[in-house]
Amino acid sequence: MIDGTAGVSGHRDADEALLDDPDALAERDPGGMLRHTASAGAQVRESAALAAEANLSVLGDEGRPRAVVIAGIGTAGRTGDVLATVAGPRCPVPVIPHRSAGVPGWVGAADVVIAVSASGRSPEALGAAEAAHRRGARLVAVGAPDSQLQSVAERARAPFIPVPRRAPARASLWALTVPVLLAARTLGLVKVNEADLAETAARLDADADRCRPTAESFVNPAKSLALGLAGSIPIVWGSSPLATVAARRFGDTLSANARYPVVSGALGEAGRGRVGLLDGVFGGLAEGERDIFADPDDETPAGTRLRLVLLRDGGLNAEDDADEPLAVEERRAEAVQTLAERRGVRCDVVTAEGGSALERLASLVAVPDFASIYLALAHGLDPMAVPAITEMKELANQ
Ligand SMILES: O=P(O)(O)OC[C@H]1O[C@](O)(CO)[C@@H](O)[C@@H]1O
Repeated sequence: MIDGTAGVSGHRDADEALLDDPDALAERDPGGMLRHTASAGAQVRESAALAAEANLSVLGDEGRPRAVVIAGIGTAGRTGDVLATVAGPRCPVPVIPHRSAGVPGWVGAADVVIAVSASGRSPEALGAAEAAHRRGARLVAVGAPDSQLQSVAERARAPFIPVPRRAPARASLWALTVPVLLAARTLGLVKVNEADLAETAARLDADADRCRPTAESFVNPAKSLALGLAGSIPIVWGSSPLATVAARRFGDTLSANARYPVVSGALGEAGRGRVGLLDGVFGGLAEGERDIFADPDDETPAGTRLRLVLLRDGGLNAEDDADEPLAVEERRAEAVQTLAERRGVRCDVVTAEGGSALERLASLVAVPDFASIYLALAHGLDPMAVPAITEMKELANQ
């Protein structure tokens, strides 16, 4: 065990055996990140019920807005990306995630602002809620009950959907996302129905069961994904806009929970630039024996290697509301797998399943969420405590 700075301790090499010892896992996870992550399905159901109790219908009274801005940072900000992808490219109004304080200069009375903050006190969400009120935009707020955000919403006479605070924001993605989707449904921007929510919750439950701590590595997809990533630099690419949201989410959780550096994003974009990574010293050149130019005395290449995680979303059907034809996305996904194989870069593939955009997204988020926690635990890291975030806030006086 290495005692690092700021009270964080862990070990350089992943302890494979630890992942198959449920008591040791529980001991190393005192805050219960595994348990909180397993509540994803329950979060969907609870948030749907809480949103039904909020007076969202007033939102729809003034008809379709000119644009919708989803304001928040971190996981709260990710909910805006989820809404944008579930609404899809045929959404009649722009859906704009906004991650800095305040709102874009053009926001006015014709627009809707959805301010999201798990704590109910992020300056980004509070600033946006206040600015929306000042400018006469319709406002909806989502976050911790009895928080500053709730007060701003009450002052603005805006609907507020309380999300009970039981876990860090990053373990509350689904609790925060569902109210945002349901607010957008009231505005006529998404078609998420009760069956979609129920099926998404059921899928999250089923994935939590497959990824449970007592399921051993050889049958547990999250443990095997974590062990595959151990010691590597993960590259996470999504084959479609929806899969890219999941890829970015995996970047968030791998960084915050497992403290791994990650490259994540859209495969389409990566294919025109970042895919070059596969040829570098952490990629193809790390395969010393395969590369005649490699310096045999240089130990670096044999150490850290890239590991590609490809999140594939085959879409519901070829006529799907996609930005690009499904066939193009599929060909690109096949191409990057071939490229990785040619260079000896190992690749894991997670393929979306489910009958709605929301369920497909859930199927790409659930296993990676658990994998990020198992990877932290395999290194002896507490996946919940991230002192660097607090220190950063103190240093920046936020
Ligand atoms: O949504 P919140 O709780 O206001 O926080 C925003 C972000 O800030 C953090 O709490 C870190 O301070 C993240 O975990 C979170 O996603």
